[in-house]
Amino acid sequence: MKEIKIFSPATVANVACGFDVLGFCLDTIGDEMVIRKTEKKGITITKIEGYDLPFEAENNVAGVSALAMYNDLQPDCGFEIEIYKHIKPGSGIGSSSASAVGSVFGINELLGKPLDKTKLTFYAMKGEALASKCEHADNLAPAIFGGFTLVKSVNPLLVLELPTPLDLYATLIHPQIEVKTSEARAILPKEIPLSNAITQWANVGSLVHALHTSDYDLIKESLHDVVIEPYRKQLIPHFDEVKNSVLEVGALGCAISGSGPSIFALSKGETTAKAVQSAMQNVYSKTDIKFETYVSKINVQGIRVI
Ligand SMILES: Nc1ncnc2c1ncn2[C@@H]1O[C@H](COP(=O)(O)OP(=O)(O)O)[C@@H](O)[C@H]1O
Ligand SMILES: N[C@@H](CCOP(=O)(O)O)C(=O)O
Repeated sequence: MKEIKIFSPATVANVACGFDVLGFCLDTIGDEMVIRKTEKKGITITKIEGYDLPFEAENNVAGVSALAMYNDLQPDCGFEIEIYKHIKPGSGIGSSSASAVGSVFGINELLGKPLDKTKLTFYAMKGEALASKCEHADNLAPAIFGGFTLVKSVNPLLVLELPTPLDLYATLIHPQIEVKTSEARAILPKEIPLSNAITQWANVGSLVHALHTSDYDLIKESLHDVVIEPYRKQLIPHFDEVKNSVLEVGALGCAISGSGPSIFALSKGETTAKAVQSAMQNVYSKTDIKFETYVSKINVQGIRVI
């Protein structure tokens, strides 16, 4: 095989209480990428459509993760990368992650799959670090493994795959403003009160248990973030209004998606997820801010060849 086309999905990191450790994978929202073997050695980005992003491999997350893997594996060929970007950079649904994951997944397929999913996540982290100025894998892991994931540690990298309750749907609103992950990280406090830490780790533990037992009531009890949301919600216009209105129509929970500005809600069943979508639209349609909304099943497959 000389060439491969892939769908690299958008993802929701943090999932309210799990800053930098929890994430899940979205269906239908994502980038497309073509990866091609070349005789000429090295990594070259030959096409980027959708958004204005750097072509130099060392300045593009797709190039950085590909180079990290390429330099270690030293194959006797090179690779060209085409990026068809549908996920707006700085959207909070893993735009940089989709690119970082897409290049290493594609190259791995073309080389006959020498690397496992954890190793692919490891190399993708090198690219993600370019965008967010730190190595976190909470978008990368669900993009590669699919479903819900928990990153137990990044060094050594240990990813745990969590089960996805069958009737769980995500609804998202993406206000068309850019929040850079690096900037949304810079405003966070370096230390947190012990009482907040206790609440937060109790919520992470109970959310993981709720996913294992498909306990929707417990998912609802667990989807709270007392550590990060109070700081970051200032960057997202009408966050509290959106949250209150979606909870009123039956969402299990609602929080900032990744570093924002996207906001996500989880619901039991598609009907509620669609009512949540209308509630989100109602809030933002009263403002001047352009926005997009999505309803998505949880994508249990993750990145795939198309
Ligand atoms: N292939 C790429 N895809 C998305 N962003 C990229 C890419 N390469 C470099 N970047 C840079 O990464 C930043 C966006 O990443 P980030 O702030 O983490 O957004 P997101 O939350 O959507 O992942 C932007 O500054 C963008 O220019
Ligand atoms: N845990 C990270 C996740 C960033 O996600 P993104 O989709 O905004 O890149 C953080 O919250 O900083």
